[in-house]
Amino acid sequence: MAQYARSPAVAVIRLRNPPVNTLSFAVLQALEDGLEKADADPSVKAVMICGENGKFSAGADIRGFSSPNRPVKSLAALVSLIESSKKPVVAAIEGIALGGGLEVALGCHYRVAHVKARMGLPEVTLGLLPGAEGTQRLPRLIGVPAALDMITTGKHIPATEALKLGLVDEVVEENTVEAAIRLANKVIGQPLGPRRLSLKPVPKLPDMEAFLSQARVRVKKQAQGCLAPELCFQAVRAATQMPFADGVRRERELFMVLLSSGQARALQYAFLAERAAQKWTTPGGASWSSATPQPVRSAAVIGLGTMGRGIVTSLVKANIPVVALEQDLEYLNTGRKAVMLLLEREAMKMEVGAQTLDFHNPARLQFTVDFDSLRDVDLVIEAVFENMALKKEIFHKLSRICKPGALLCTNTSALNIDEIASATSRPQQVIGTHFFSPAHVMRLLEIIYGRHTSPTAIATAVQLAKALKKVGVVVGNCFGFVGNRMMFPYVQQAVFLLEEGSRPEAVDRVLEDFGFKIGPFRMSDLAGLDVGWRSRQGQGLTGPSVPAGTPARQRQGQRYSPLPDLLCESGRFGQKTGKGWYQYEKAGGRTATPDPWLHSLLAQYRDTHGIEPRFIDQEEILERCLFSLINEGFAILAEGIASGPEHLDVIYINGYGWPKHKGGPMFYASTVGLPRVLAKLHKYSEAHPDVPGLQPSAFLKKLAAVGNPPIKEWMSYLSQQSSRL
Ligand SMILES: CC/C=C\CC(=O)SCCNC(=O)CCNC(=O)[C@H](O)C(C)(C)COP(=O)(O)OP(=O)(O)OC[C@H]1O[C@@H](n2cnc3c(N)ncnc32)[C@H](O)[C@@H]1OP(=O)(O)O
Repeated sequence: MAQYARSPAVAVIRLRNPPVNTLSFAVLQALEDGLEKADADPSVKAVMICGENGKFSAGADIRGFSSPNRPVKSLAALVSLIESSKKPVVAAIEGIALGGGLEVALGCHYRVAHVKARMGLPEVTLGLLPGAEGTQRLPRLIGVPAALDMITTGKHIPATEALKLGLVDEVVEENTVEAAIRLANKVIGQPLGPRRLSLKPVPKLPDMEAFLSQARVRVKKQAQGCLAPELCFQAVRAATQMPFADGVRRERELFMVLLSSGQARALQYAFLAERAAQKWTTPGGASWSSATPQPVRSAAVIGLGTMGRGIVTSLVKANIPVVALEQDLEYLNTGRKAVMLLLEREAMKMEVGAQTLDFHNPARLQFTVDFDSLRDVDLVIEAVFENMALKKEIFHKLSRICKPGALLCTNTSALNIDEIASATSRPQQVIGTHFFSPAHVMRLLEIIYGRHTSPTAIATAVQLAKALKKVGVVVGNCFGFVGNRMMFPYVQQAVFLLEEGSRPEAVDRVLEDFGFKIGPFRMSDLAGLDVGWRSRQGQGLTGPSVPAGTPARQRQGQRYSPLPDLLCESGRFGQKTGKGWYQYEKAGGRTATPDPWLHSLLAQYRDTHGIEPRFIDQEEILERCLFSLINEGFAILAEGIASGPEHLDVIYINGYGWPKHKGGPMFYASTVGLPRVLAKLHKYSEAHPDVPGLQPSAFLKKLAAVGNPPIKEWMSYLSQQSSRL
């Protein structure tokens, strides 16, 4: 709602809709009522609009866009109503003014912001455009280049930048509401015409056409298959070509195109899924609502390889003092140099000096080979390479050395958390933290609880993720956890497709056209083929421990492809060796080129194994890779490894390059329709009966049988007994 009060001659309208003052119907109605009341009262000479609880407004309610009663038109009408007021209206912006919230402020005649406030038009990130006339007013206020940048990227800008751009009139460090009332009193009686943005011309550029055509190329490139940035561009261009009223009509048309697009639904789902994934629960009854995190005032990282370096960098950036430990001085010095380089680069990117991050201060970042230095830290992250014996040895040591209550985290992508915890006397404090490479860049943190992990330990790891500005997703303990477990059948299908007649570049192209940043073969080359090879050797799937007489393309009665092993046996480990599924310009090179050597290996391989190559179309490539991944997702949900499909989707968007505008694999399955996914899996599993990943999971079958319910209802069809944990 909006609350109306008086500060002698100034009417104060306060937007109130916790937690972020979204612009519901009720809020808009109350705002309109407040404006009318102020207009009708002769003793009121000016109006001030602010938000409750130190926040102006986060804009329209994202949950309301799918409702047939969405308040889109009324918001635009209200912004016009504010602008046409005969009494000056001042916005007092505290905290945030985003989306429709900023559009309301643009309707006001003056804007005062608190120095810590942030402003933005993030609609593009939700697959929309600022449809309450924001694409027409903002360019008139701050010029086309700055407006286009804000509208097509959706970035939030700080108040100081807003002041430089002319988006706000004043920035204050003290009470914003009082400052806005002061300004309102000061401007009483001044002409309002020049303050009405709809009446202003769009500032001219020396060559607007040239600017716009270059900007369009840039926007298209950044969009990566997303429709909204292009339509945002078109709406701003309309502002440069048409009078205000025509521009508004064009904005409305473009908004309606976006609103009805599947991309907008997917992006809005992705926003809400990220919030839903913060609300973790475990099958044992632990939950975000009852668990309290411990403070993390200091941390240690063990192992300064690629992962450890990124993790140290993340902790320093989050202002958490770190002790970085290596096994000997040689490794320590190499690690130290690499970490310092990363931190220097990060300081430059953040446009802060090394002093601000303070990483030369040993009280903030200390390098050591002495385990005793870990005695007092609140949290340890072990990041040595994936070797169970080594990890257990380290955890045994930590259990003896670390103070009681210290959280003991292992950075692993697949190893059993319970087995690692068994090496300690405090398994309740052991938890998996699966960082993604590069750890200081990637947003995802998979948080894996074991059988004995305490709710406090889970809550502390979730809190740590927040402090590191990462998205922490809590999952159960199984081989590969959620992300990698779903990835196995996907990569397996990709390799089987090569056996049957396809090529790496053809498979990658289909998945990149779908929207993945890189396809499965380029991804394997980047990650290093030797990682999986070592893991398969450890599992006895390849190498000398495979019993004599085992068929080359079968393991335990299931189809197996030795192709990746053959590449590794030829020393082709991917980018690092300059050869893998592709060839590269040099070892460590990044430009993948199709490799005739590999094509002839595939031809020979098919001859040797009597495989008749066939043409495989794009549909089959896409469906076999994606539906097997999705199928595993249903098995994961049924086992209680993750508490909802949103968790899986957040993992895939933030850790595996899944295109956000397709909402994540489980959301995508819901848009394809579960009966269709099921029918396709049936078809492919009949053709490949020895591939368990293609056999539809029981949960998928159940959901299809009960009539393809909406994604938010899926978990209600899962009986408690089916949970494995
Ligand atoms: C004609 C069209 C006109 C207008 C179009 C629009 O206005 S579209 C909406 C544009 N606004 C946004 O995109 C803002 C989205 N919100 C955020 O970026 C962040 O939530 C915010 C406001 C910066 C706060 O971040 P913080 O990390 O502090 O909290 P959190 O994200 O967890 O949010 C707290 C709860 O608020 C809910 N929420 C936030 N914004 C909205 C919104 N616009 N609509 C609905 N709900 C919103 C969020 O889901 C959290 O709720 P919870 O129940 O805890 O999940």
